[in-house]
Amino acid sequence: MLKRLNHVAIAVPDLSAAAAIYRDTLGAKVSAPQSLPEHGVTVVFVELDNTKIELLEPLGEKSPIASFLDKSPSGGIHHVCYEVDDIIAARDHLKEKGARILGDGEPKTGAHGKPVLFLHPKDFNGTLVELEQI
Ligand SMILES: CC[C@@H](C(=O)O)C(=O)SCCNC(=O)CCNC(=O)[C@H](O)C(C)(C)COP(=O)(O)OP(=O)(O)OC[C@H]1O[C@@H](n2cnc3c(N)ncnc32)[C@H](O)[C@@H]1OP(=O)(O)O
Ligand SMILES: [Co+2]
Repeated sequence: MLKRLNHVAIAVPDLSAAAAIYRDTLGAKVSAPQSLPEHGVTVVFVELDNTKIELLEPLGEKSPIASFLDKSPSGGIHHVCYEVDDIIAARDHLKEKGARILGDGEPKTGAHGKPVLFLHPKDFNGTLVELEQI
């Protein structure tokens, strides 16, 4: 079911400062910011040879990453995103296995314009898992 690692996401309190670290200190290629109100975040992608780093900061009052940053004010690894061929088949398989799909269980459109779903961290060794259909 799982294909490639699409991205590792790092929640940050200040997106432009974090982007500058990756661009200027680490010498990486960093995309322009994308505001995604339906996800409650603004993101940039750090392009690596074999995957991407997604830097995200809260957007709006109800950002799902606000409490994460309350607990870790300097930021931290927030989620991993795996690619799947068929996100509905993956979802139904996971539900059969008793995993919890977050939100209303229906895929949303992610930062790459593809369907994404999130799985509860408590079911996956304390790690928030995102699935993205390729
Ligand atoms: C840019 C678009 C898209 C993309 O295309 O890439 C994105 O990546 S959007 C990213 C932001 N969106 C989301 O994260 C949506 C899914 N997340 C959620 O629904 C919530 O964050 C959550 C996972 C349900 C947690 O909500 P929260 O309000 O923080 O609930 P709790 O504080 O009660 O946490 C419950 C429990 O889970 C632990 N937790 C919370 N966040 C994480 C995390 N990122 N990684 C691991 N564990 C996490 C939290 O510590 C609590 O554990 P206990 O304290 O032990 O109960
Ligand atoms: Co993501």
